[in-house]
Amino acid sequence: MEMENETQQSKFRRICVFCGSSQGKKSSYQNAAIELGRELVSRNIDLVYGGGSIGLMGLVSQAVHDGGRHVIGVIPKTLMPRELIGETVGEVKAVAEMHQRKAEMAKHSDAFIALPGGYGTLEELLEVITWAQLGIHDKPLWKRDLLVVHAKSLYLHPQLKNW
Ligand SMILES: C/C(=C\CNc1ncnc2c1ncn2[C@@H]1O[C@H](COP(=O)(O)O)[C@@H](O)[C@H]1O)CO
Repeated sequence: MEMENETQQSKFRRICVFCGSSQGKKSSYQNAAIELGRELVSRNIDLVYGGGSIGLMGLVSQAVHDGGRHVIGVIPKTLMPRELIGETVGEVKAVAEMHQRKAEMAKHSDAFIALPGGYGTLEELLEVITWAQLGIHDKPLWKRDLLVVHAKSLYLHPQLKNW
């Protein structure tokens, strides 16, 4: 029988979350980000993300950090003034450019989750899907079920869906 508050163990140690640099208009997006952060904590999973303190990125990273799990944020130096406002959460890896950011995020992650976001989120998501499809990485993570789309939060186009 499961004990209450017993932590669950996942096969994933670190999961990369792609999500919006905005919070979106619906509170369900914000709730999903916080819930996901807490879910990672409950499963003893660390977070890899885009390193921003704004939008859903800020909410999910804060939730994981508050829960005591490790947070790695990978962010290009040029984007810091735009996406990193206020205090940093966890470990910040500053990189030179966007491609390096995605490569670093993938390198440190065992799986990927996409929450609602805009064009940037869609781009990041498609890149990891196509990397997997092309088999350009031979790491075990690319041979496992690496893509998990958060069940409650499918990608929504920012303009069409009033994001
Ligand atoms: C600019 C380059 C490639 C194409 N654009 C992006 N690639 C990867 N990540 C991006 C891109 N544009 C924005 N982002 C980041 O996505 C995050 C979420 O953004 P959203 O628009 O709010 O969903 C955010 O951290 C953006 O920095 C050069 O190779």
